[in-house]
Amino acid sequence: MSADAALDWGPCADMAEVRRRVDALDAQLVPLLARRLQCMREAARLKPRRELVRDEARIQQVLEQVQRHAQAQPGMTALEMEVLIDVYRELIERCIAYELRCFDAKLPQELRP
Ligand SMILES: C=C(O[C@@H]1C=C(C(=O)O)C=C[C@H]1O)C(=O)O
Repeated sequence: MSADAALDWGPCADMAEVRRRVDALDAQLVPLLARRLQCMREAARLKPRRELVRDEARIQQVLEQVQRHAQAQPGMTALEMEVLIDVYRELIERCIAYELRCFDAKLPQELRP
C-alpha cells in the first residue's frame, strides 16, 4: 500500500490497518518535527538575549494558527481539537527547552546558567 493510500479516511478493517496508517503518518511527521527543531537552533543563534527565547505573544500566535489549521480539517471533533492544542502546547514547551539549551551552548562557559 502506498503512503497516500494508507492515509485515506474511513474506517479501518482491523488493527493492522490502524497501525499501517499510524506508521505512514509518523513517517511524514518525524521529518517535519526534525525540521521544526532545526528552526529552534536557528532562533537560538539569532536571538541576542536569553530572555527573548520565550516569547508569549508568539506562542499565542502559533496556537491560534494551529487552531485555525485544525478547524479546516474535515471531521475534526471538539475533543480532538482539545487534544491537538494540548499536544502543541507541549511541543512548544519542548521546543523552548531545546532552544534554551542551544542558546546556552553559544554562551561562554562562565556565563552559562
Ligand atoms: C522559535 C521561537 O522561539 C520560541 C518557540 C516557539 C515555537 O516553538 O513555536 C514560539 C515562541 C518562542 O517562545 C520564536 O520566538 O519564534
